[in-house]
Amino acid sequence: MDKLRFTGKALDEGLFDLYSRKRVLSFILVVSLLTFLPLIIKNYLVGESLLASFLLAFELSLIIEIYGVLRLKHKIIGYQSPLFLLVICIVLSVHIFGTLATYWVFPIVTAIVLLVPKRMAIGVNSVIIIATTIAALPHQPVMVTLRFSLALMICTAITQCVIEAVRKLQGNLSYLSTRDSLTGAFNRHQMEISLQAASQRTLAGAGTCIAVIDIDYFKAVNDQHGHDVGDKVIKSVVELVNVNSRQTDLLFRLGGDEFLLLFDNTQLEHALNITQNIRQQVVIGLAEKCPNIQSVTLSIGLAESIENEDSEYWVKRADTALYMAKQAGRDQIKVSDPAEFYANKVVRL
Ligand SMILES: Nc1nc2c(ncn2[C@@H]2O[C@H](COP(=O)(O)OP(=O)(O)OP(=O)(O)O)[C@@H](O)[C@H]2O)c(=O)[nH]1
Repeated sequence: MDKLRFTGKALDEGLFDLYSRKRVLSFILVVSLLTFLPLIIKNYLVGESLLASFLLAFELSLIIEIYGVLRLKHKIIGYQSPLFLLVICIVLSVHIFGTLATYWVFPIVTAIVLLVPKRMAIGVNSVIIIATTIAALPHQPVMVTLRFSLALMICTAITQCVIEAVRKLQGNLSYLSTRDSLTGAFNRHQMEISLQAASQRTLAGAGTCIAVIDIDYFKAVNDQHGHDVGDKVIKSVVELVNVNSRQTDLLFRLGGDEFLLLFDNTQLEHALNITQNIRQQVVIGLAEKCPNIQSVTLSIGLAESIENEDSEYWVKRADTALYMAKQAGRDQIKVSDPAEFYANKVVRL
């Protein structure tokens, strides 16, 4: 039932999430300019024009990529190109300058662990360690080179361990801050973010629907069987809705025994079919999971998004449809009629 990937953030994107990325990339740009520009000039001056050219190519590719991500909001060449050029630069530096250049390898492997996805970081750092070891060998005694390689391996291993722990913590915090603790469904805060994003997509012409789901006579379940059994019913409903919905459908707990299911990029008719199936499957599943409880049913209000509608009113329309389903005797789905909703709203105003 885990649909974490739909929160919009992949866990293995390097240490820095979307919120801090802007700051981190700006910092990297400034540091790289301050570090690499003098190195480029120096290498041209001392006649190492091949190394200077690679350093220049690295710096330019980094500037292009950071500009794309920060200004254009998309990748232009991807981070692989600057990374590839950086590897060539550092191996070439050690090949030319020997021991003196080996000091640069340490901050570079550390930065790669921090900034690049795990598998890529391990692969690239392995290449750097092997290649710089080979390049350093002709410049210094074998024992010194072996110590250099060992120190590099320890440095990357420690950084990798620390970063693993931080990523795990980051994942746990992200889970806790987006989920309802009882059911694991997404919380209201996450719902507001997702609904706003869905409203934006409606503007772009994609159909999106929401279903507000409420357990019928849930108070009676609590009163007759106790709060713990009530909790079990709520958790089972979430499990069953998740199992019977698509991977792209997101379930949020509005509070108590009420939930909201978001059908992204789905026309009303299709959403209605899915909702009907969910309603039937939840009743069947609950009878199996909680056999001591008299048949538990669901009432559902379904609403398709309309252009330029505030998401608050979109939810209100689904809520009103739910209210109509309750009024009509429960255990059924009602679909929101926007014209009727806004006509009544105007009358009330
Ligand atoms: N076990 C349990 N009960 C809860 C939780 N949150 C809210 N409730 C109870 O859920 C019940 C919700 O009842 P209502 O939705 O008002 O009414 P209902 O009995 O479901 O009747 P209708 O919705 O009109 O069909 C209340 O008795 C709340 O105390 C929870 O986390 N666990």
